[in-house]
Formats: sequence, structure tokens, C-alpha cells
Amino acid sequence: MTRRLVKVCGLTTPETVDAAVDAGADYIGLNLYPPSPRYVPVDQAVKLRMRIPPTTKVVLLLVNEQPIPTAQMVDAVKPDVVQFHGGETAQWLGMLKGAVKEEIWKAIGVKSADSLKNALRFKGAAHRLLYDAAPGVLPGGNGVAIDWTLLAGFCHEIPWGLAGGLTPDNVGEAVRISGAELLDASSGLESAPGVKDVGKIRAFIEAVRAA
Ligand SMILES: O=C(O)c1ccccc1N[C@@H]1O[C@H](COP(=O)(O)O)[C@@H](O)[C@H]1O
Repeated sequence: MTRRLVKVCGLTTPETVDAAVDAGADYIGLNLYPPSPRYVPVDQAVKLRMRIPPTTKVVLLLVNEQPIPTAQMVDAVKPDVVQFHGGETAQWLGMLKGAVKEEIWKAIGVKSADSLKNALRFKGAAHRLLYDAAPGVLPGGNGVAIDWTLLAGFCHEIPWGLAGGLTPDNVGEAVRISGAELLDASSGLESAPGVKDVGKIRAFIEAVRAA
């Protein structure tokens, strides 16, 4: 049986970080995109990062950052993965991949099957693609699900994960339809924008494990 990977993103407090670790999250995402309700400044991200044991990987979420701030934030927080969730190009990520040792993930806004085909340009530039809804009010974190059937019928050439509007209630169906091996949720685990609910974090991880 496949052991699926779970990422809980946009955590901002020690309590929710501890809850996600205790519940068995594989990845915890820290959001350094200032307009987001889940934004944490670098010094807070560093403190949260220090609570996370090596068995849980840390993902630093950035949007359209320039190379120097990117390097500074990565150096300070020391994540295992850097998730780029804006309009970063394959060429730019390719250059970065030569300079940084961390794993690189690229979020792809999915509108149709063509979105998946076009994302193949990131082969060699990103270690993993994260399929999410197309940008809305924010580049991500909008709680909007994509058409999961597109993923099931696609010949994936790059490791990938599913994001976008996942909740404890729908993630089982999302796994069944898409076959995703990594499931990523943020706003669907909140009681209000930016306020994570410990019960929903636990329920999400349990639902993935049961799928
Ligand atoms: O969460 C945010 O505010 C955010 C802001 C900018 C880029 C990405 C963001 N979140 C990421 O988007 C996906 C899907 O989130 P959701 O589950 O639909 O809320 C996920 O990777 C979030 O971490």
C-alpha cells in the first residue's frame, strides 16, 4: 500500500506546528509571502523551524522573490524544500537549482490538460510540481480545487503533489480520483483566514492515511 505524503502549509504558531508534527505531517510549510494571511516574517519562521524535528521536512513558500532575498531567507530558515508559488520561470529555477542544495518545488496553476503539458518545461528545473488552482485573489491559498480527473489521465514525468481546496472531508475523494502521492492543504484547515484549527490538521492527516 502506498504511503502518501502530507504537507500542512501556512502554519504560524508553535501550537499548530507541534500539532502537525505530532499528527505525523511529512512536510510543514512556512509562508514568507507578505500579502498572505499566513505570512510569517523571517525571524518567526526561524523560531518555528527550530521546533520541527528532522523527521518532518520544512518547506519555505516564496512568491516571485528576487535571487538575493531568496538566498537570505533560505540561509536563515534552513528549509528542506523551497516552494515557488508565483510566476517563476523554468530558466530562473534552473539557475537557482545549481546554486542551492534544497529541493525545489514549483506550483502550477491548473486550468486544463494543457496546463499539465506546459508544466513539463520544468523538467530538470524543479524536483516536484504542485498542482493547484490558477491564481485568484492570492497566487495560492484560495481554497479552490482543481479538476482531479485531469491528473489521473496524465503521463507524469516529474514527481508531483496535489494542492488546492483540500479539506479533511474531500481529501479521500481527491486521492481516489487523482492518485496523488502527496497532498497539500492550507486554507481548508482553518477556522478563519490564517488561523489553523488543530482538530482539522489532525483530521486531514488521518484522512490521507486512511485513503
Ligand atoms: O496560503 C497562502 O496564503 C498562499 C499565498 C501565496 C501562494 C501560495 C499560498 N498557499 C499555497 O497554495 C496551495 C493551496 O492552498 P489551499 O489549500 O487551497 O489554501 C498550498 O500549497 C498553499 O500552501
